[in-house]
Amino acid sequence: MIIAENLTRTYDMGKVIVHALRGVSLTIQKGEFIGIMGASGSGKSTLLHLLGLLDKPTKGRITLAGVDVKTLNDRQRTRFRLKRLGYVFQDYALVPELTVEENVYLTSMIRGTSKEEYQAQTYSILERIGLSDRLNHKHNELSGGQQQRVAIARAMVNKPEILFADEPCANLDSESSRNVLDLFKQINKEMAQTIVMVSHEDWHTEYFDRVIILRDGLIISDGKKSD
Ligand SMILES: Nc1ncnc2c1ncn2[C@@H]1O[C@H](COP(=O)(O)OP(=O)(O)OP(=O)(O)O)[C@@H](O)[C@H]1O
Repeated sequence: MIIAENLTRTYDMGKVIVHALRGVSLTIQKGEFIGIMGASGSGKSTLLHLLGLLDKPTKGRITLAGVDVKTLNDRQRTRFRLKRLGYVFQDYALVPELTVEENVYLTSMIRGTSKEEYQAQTYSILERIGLSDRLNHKHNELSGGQQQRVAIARAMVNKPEILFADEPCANLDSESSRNVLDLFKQINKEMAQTIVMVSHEDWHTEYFDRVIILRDGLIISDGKKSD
């Protein structure tokens, strides 16, 4: 599903050049639940942003679902992101003026799905994640964990081929984190959803099929948990 070959990402800061990634190669299969871990500054978010087409590598090649993404122009890249990828961020990024239902179908509307279809998908995904009784609530009427579950529903509504999550539990207490991670695991198992998640909490590894550890912009460990 994902092939990354020798990815580098440098930031030219004038006097210094920051080497955020120094040559990262990996392959991720369909249906894997991957944790990207490592110390602060090791390059986790940079790698997630490159794989999720939110940023471009300085060098290297990324192939997503058989498509060499270098061949996409800007319009095609945007379309690929909207139609085929999903994202969950640590700050939930819900639109405060909108209800739960509206937040979930917002991305479908932007993607150009028909009204009937996005409404049906919204109900079915909110039912699946246990928030169908919160359709008309605004974000300030929900707990942090509930807000993150709404953000997951929004990312999942169009059945993305790959779901990217950047520290989705960073602002949650451990009980809410568990609820959110349980939901990711459920989606991964029941829908064979490929998930790539950045995390810095060791206990999250129990949820991942495979853990990739970065240090100073390089992979220092990549293995199944039993390895
Ligand atoms: N836009 C940027 N401009 C300059 N340097 C950057 C930029 N983004 C990231 N970096 C640098 O690249 C390196 C990797 O950053 P990155 O955010 O990927 O690390 P991380 O492992 O996700 O860290 P954290 O766990 O703290 O979020 C760091 O040294 C960081 O300072």
